[in-house]
Amino acid sequence: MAPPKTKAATAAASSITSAPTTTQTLEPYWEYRFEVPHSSILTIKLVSGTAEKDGTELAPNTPYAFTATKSKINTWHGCTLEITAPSSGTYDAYTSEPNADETPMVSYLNLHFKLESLRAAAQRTAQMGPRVLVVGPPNAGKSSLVRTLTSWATRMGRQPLVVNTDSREGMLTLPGTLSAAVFATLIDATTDWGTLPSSGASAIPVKLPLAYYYGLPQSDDNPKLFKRMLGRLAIAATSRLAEDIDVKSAGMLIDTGGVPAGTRGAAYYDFVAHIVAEFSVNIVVVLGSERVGSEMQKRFSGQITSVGETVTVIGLDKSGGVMDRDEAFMQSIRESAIREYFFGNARMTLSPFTQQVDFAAVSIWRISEASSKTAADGGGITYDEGEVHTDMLEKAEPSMMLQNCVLAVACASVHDVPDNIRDANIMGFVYVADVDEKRRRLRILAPVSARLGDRPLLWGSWPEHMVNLLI
Ligand SMILES: Nc1ncnc2c1ncn2[C@@H]1O[C@H](COP(=O)(O)OP(=O)(O)OP(=O)(O)O)[C@@H](O)[C@H]1O
Repeated sequence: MAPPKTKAATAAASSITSAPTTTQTLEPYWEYRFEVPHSSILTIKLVSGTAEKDGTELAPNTPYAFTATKSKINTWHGCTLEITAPSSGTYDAYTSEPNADETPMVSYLNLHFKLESLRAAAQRTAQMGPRVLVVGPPNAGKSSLVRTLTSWATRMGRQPLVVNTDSREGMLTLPGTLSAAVFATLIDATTDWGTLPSSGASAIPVKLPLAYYYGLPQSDDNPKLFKRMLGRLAIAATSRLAEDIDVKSAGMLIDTGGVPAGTRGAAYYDFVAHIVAEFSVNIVVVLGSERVGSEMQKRFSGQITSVGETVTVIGLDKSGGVMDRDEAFMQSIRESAIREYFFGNARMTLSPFTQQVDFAAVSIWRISEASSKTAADGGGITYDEGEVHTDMLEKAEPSMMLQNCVLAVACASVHDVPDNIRDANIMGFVYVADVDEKRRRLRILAPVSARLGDRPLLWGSWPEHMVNLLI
């Protein structure tokens, strides 16, 4: 692939305050890249031609409102967009103007067609379709690629199972979780993955994820628990494939967190190997890094999966448009996800159900970081799995520490043994709005008007405390 033209790389960026409606014409393969902060809403309308956002086609003459996002609209055949700037607040936008040889989108489309032919063959023989794992450095466009491949697959009438193994970001649920969902209908273009199931009715069918709560941001914060949760998710995903022939032939698309810098990389490769084995991955896509690509080749190329196929490793270029999202931006995204979970969004306001619960009536289980992570030879990190140093779950007494925390509600009973509570998927989340230590009571917010009953609550540190949810 030829390097991108300077024109594309240096396309002008604009920071506009309260600008009026403008039109933007895109030639084939061009992208309109934009960045909208939390406080602004940018509206984009397709007035002619065809355009996509992460594989989802934009409907003509329909306003799409974007907030708290960094993304792009691309076109294969050219289009005209009508852009309405925020009435208050700012946004940044520019056009990237590559030709067909210069955009990685063409290689992503080729990958899609390769997957399609594998799915068609799997359908004919009632076998499993491709299980694709996407890896690469942070901010390489991994989630965007998984989303795009998902949208393209659903547009062909496929029903892929999409798996998120990056607990820093939630897929159709809050961060802190590992989740899987079948995508059979289009993804709401104004969101990353679609409306959260708690947000009620939506014009686009809501996807229901199966989620496990890990409760920590990094996979190596508690490696034993992380692997355990991956294993649970893999069992659930594999049985979902087994019970539905359409999902089985469409296969899986698996997103991962980025390869961490420095010595934590070794542990990351260990987790990738675990995912490859547990989900019987047969295609590893490496995005935007020759170094990671060569590591993956070394480890997986030619390896035989549990169902007898050979693992293929494919390297793809990263898009020059992928944007860094700093910690402040990511935190604002997490906050809006929590807010949406309990209070809905601009299209649907929700009023969460509040309940007062005695300390004695709740069963809270704390997820902690592993206490020992030891540096190993060669600068890597190993975890001595033989030792009992990672209590995966510990019973916790309610205290002020719970104030403003989000807790996951386990799909288990307080009478279950701790192992079953740890292994359970989650039903949803509650928020601890208040802790009254004197009267030994908690004020708890839930998205639905249901009592907690005998459900155990899982208490992690991710997503982090959110102090201003009720303000
Ligand atoms: N071509 C593009 N133009 C503009 N923005 C883009 C483009 N591709 C991706 N982005 C945006 O860049 C950001 C980072 O992309 P993405 O989330 O796909 O990366 P990632 O590799 O999954 O990141 P992480 O390592 O944090 O999981 C996202 O906000 C995404 O929408």
